Amino acid sequence: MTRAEQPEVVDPARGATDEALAADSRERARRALLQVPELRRLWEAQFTGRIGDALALLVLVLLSVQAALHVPVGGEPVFGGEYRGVALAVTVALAVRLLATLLGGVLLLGPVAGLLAPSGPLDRRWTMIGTDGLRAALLIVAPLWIDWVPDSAYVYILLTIFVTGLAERVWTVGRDGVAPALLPAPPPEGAAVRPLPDHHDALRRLWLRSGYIAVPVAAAALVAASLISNVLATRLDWFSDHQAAMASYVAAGFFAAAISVLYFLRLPGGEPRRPVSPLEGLRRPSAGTAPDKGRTGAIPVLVLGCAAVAAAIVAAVALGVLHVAGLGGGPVAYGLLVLALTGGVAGGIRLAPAVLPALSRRRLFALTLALTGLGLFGTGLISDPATVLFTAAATGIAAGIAAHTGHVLLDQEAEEFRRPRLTRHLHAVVRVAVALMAMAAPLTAALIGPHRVERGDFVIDHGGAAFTLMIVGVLLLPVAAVVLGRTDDRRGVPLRRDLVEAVRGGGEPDPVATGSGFFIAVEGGDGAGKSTQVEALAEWVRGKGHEVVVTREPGATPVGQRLRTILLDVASGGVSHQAEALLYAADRAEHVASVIRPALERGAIVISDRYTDSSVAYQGAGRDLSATEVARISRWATGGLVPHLTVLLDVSPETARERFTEAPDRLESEPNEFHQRVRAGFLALAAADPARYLVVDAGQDPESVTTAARHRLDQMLPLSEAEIRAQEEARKRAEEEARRRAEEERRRKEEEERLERERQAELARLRAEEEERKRREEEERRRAEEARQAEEARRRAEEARRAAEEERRRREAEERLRREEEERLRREAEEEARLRAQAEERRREKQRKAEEALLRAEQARLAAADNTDTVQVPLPVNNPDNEQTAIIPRGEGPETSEDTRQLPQPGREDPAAEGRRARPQWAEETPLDDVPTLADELLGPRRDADGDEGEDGGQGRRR
Ligand SMILES: Nc1ncnc2c1ncn2[C@@H]1O[C@H](COP(=O)(O)OP(=O)(O)OP(=O)(O)O)[C@@H](O)[C@H]1O
Ligand SMILES: Cc1cn([C@H]2C[C@H](O)[C@@H](COP(=O)(O)O)O2)c(=O)[nH]c1=O
Repeated sequence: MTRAEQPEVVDPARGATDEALAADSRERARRALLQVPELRRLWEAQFTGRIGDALALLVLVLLSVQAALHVPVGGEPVFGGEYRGVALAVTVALAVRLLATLLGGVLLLGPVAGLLAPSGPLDRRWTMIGTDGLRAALLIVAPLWIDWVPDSAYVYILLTIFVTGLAERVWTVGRDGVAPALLPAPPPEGAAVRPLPDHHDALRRLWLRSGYIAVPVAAAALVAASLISNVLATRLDWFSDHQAAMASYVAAGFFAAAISVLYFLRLPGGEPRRPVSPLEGLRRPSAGTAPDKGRTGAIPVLVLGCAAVAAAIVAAVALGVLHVAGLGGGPVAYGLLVLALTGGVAGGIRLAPAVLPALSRRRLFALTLALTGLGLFGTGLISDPATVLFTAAATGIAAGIAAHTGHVLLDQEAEEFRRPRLTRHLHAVVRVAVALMAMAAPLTAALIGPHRVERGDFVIDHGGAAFTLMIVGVLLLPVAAVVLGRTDDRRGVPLRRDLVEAVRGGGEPDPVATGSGFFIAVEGGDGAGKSTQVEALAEWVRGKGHEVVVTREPGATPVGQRLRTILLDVASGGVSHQAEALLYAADRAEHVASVIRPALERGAIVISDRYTDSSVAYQGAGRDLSATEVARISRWATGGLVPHLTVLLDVSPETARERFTEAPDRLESEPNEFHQRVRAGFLALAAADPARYLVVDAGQDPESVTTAARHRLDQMLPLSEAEIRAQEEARKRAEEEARRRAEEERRRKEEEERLERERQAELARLRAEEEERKRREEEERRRAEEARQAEEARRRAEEARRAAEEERRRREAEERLRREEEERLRREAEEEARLRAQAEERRREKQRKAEEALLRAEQARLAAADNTDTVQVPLPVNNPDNEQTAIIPRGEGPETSEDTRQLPQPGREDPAAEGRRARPQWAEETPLDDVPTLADELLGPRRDADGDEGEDGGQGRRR
């Protein structure tokens, strides 16, 4: 009976939350998580998105090949086209995806996680929806680049690969931010009587598993979409030119489906866990000062084997598109090849526990590694597509078994508390190996290129991908050899014999009813501390209120006592190995029939010091008997009764021997090598069925060993009557406490609400008062403003009135001044006219007098001339109309001169004439202007108001 077939230890009294509590295996813990509705929805969104992401990558690789084959007008295709160019194009496409993953997963992890933290600016749900939407949009557009920008389509495809890779990382950070808050709530304080399972570990495994399963599902979707596309291509040419388009739209559809799930997801708040880099744990964890090599020193080799098998499968997937093209296939064949490889791996992982259970797990690991290598070699070598697919599927299954077995063996190498770190280390190493191989494989194919090898009838006409597959396959063989050589736990036993026996004798024992009891076997070498632990555990289980039956082999029954004496007596040295095995089986048959089964049927907890595994380890591994045969005898003797849990105390025979307090019995006296084989035999059994075993380092102090066993049993043991009662009471107490707290909380809330209402009322009153105060202030402000405006208006009116009055006065004054000025001017004009008349009068008078004087002078001259020769001078005509002065004829004598005798110039004679008044503007120019006016004569030279003389210096009016 396997662990899965054993009766579930479920208490119907427990609620949904306690389902997880009852989970005694990882599988149950995972299932328990999926019963949380919101977590299930998140998982559905993640799984759907993962399928979309895997399908997108397959499609984008196909599109990059299509774009790389495009020959631009007058140019060269990307990387020169041909086989090598296409292989390089695939290499770069995969490298871009890895770069995006590396950037998003390592470098941007902190900043992105900060943005998506509850206190960050980005909403986690909407970010996840956004990244899904972005990817869907990119995939809808991706097949069209080849139409829109044929010459640069390859670059756009690379960009699409990069952005979708980054989006996937951001999505994962968002998911890791929200998921922890969705984990089942712990039961009310005091309601649990057992430790809680590690939900975080179960969650991590859930994501991991859905990631693995998504790839074959995506490959199947690629096959289906490509088939539909082929059908459509018979009607629509576009689909024959765009063979990957339909799959691209299907991938977009997966993202749309993920969005539809996410949209309805209700996410609680809560701080996310620290974001973990995918490369965290790359360095091997240390145990003390040195790196941890594990219980048997096998950790480095096991990690190497696991990483190698994962990298080999990834290499095959990365080469798939090239290999399929070399075989003449298209997207359908590519999808089928990826499906065969990755679906095979998923199937292998599932099958692994049931595969050859009688075979040493270490040998199985090495064997499946070698089979994977051979399978890859065959996949590369064979040219028939159908056979290639079949070989690839078988290779995948072998790889899956190897991967699962490697993980189980690694788990066994470390104590439970060290396993998380070891698992992180393994995953980091696998990621690095996978990343490197994803690029290295197509690059190698590009470097090798297509070749044709002919040896007579034997012809190999393959592309570089086929040769690379063969190389990868061959490289796995030495890895398998190293794993077997360094970790074999069946040294001295031919592998072939082991294998034949495992094939013949394998198979699960028939399930057997065990009543409601629980069966624990404590196994280990002599001196490992079994009796000590059996007692400690019995006491602890009894303390829980169970009926405990402590028993042992050989010798738990009267018949058994006699058999024990025979078996352990050093005097029985000559007994044959077969007889020895049968005697132990006889003891066991009696033991089961008369002690164990009745106790289990009563519902007791049976703890047996040794059981069937001792026979398989001592008589099988230790002696030269077939372990399968020994197991078969035991199965027959016990009627197939298998313990619910076997606690294997693992310690080196040397350490155990130091603990012997009595003279060694017949078997204890066997040499060290015998005990080494026994130890390896025990470990091999544990590796074959890890769920049913707890391997504890028995080199620790006894209390630590008991604690490790108790921890595991705590999750598996059924509840005793007392525990059920205690739990019921604890549950009631917790409920009572919860009710009391709820009541307190309700009262507190009510009080808070009342206080809040009062506070709100007070606030409302204060607000109203404040508003009233503001309103009044506003009113006052408004009134003051109105008064101010009225005052302003009045002031302005007053000013206007005053200004008008002043204006009026100014105008009146101006008018008066104007009138006075006119009056003054008029008077001045009159005065001037009068003065002018007077001056004219005086001038005439003067002229007349001058003429009279001249006349008199003439007369005098004539009178004198009468006395001498007088020259007759014509008398000037005194013509008042003629202002021209009469010319005096030129005389003779001393006065004789060329010059006309000048009349005395009135101005010259009178310096006052210098300041002759300027002719007023209004005065007309007259011939008398050059004659000093009477005013000039009378008033003297005119001066300006400021005392200056006129510009002409008062020289007359003419200018
Ligand atoms: N973890 C331990 N560390 C050191 N000493 C231990 C430990 N467990 C038990 N011992 C001691 O080792 C001796 C052997 O222990 P025990 O009888 O429990 O071993 P055992 O596996 O039942 O041996 P055997 O197979 O011979 O019956 C005892 O003296 C015990 O006190
Ligand atoms: C059940 C069983 C036991 N043995 C060996 C292992 C031990 O050397 C002795 C039992 O001694 P212990 O002090 O009780 O541990 O018997 C074995 O060889 N095969 C078995 O099936």
